Amino acid sequence: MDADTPTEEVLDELFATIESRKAELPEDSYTTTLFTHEKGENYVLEKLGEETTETILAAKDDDGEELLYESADLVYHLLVLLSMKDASLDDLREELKTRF
Ligand SMILES: N=c1c2ncn([C@@H]3O[C@H](COP(=O)(O)OP(=O)(O)OP(=O)(O)O)[C@@H](O)[C@H]3O)c2ncn1[C@@H]1O[C@H](COP(=O)(O)O)[C@@H](O)[C@H]1O
Repeated sequence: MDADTPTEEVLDELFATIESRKAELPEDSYTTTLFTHEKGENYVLEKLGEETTETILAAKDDDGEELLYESADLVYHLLVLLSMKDASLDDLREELKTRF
């Protein structure tokens, strides 16, 4: 990931980074800790639950900035879950497109 990435490519870049962490499992990576946690996929499911709650609380009490921060945490953990289940960002796009 790089700060010069065009905004419209950020989700693709993030997902590619997550896939690379899954393949290489570098030691200093938070994403690696999600892929290798002793609780297995339950850990990322717990994190998704926490981030969902934090997003809801932010939506209830805040000026908007906190909502965006927590939403980003939520989306990141959702993308990790999709990768863990061997689904891709394109699969998600396809599913959304079927609803147009
Ligand atoms: N987008 C994210 C991202 N969003 C959230 N997180 C981590 O998710 C964790 C969230 O945990 P918690 O909610 O418990 O939060 P916390 O640690 O208490 O802190 P807060 O979020 O409450 O401030 C934090 O450790 C965040 O750093 C992320 N970690 C990584 N990424 C992306 O993934 C890429 C690869 O990261 P590494 O795998 O660490 O190299 C990075 O370059 C980023 O682009």
